[in-house]
Amino acid sequence: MKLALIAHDGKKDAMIALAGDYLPLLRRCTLMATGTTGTRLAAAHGLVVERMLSGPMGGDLQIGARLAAGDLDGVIFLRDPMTPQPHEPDINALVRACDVHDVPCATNVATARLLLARWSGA
Ligand SMILES: O=C(CO)COP(=O)(O)O
Repeated sequence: MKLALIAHDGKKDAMIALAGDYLPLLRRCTLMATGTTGTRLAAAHGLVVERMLSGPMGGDLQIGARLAAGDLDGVIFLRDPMTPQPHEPDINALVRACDVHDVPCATNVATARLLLARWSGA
């Protein structure tokens, strides 16, 4: 299974905690992430992550392109709804690509837990 993990700054600690709860699954997956999220996941959990550019530099678009090419089975994208982002169009493009291609996309922790539990076989 190929997953993308992305978190805005206000949600990065939540992403690290979430990943920590699903390490057996995540270690079996092929992972990609935006730059800083990927660095944090590798440092915190030793996960092997293909790191794209940071979100504001185009990382969401890189992941969207991979998704559109059929290279992703799911996206965990912990957006920060309380903080305006300079690359809002890129964020919307990635979420739209998930809808266009019918790829599961969790944008909050509660939904992410449902998907990760399902993919873990629970
Ligand atoms: O901005 C992001 C997603 O839109 C995340 O980028 P980073 O993981 O580089 O912080």
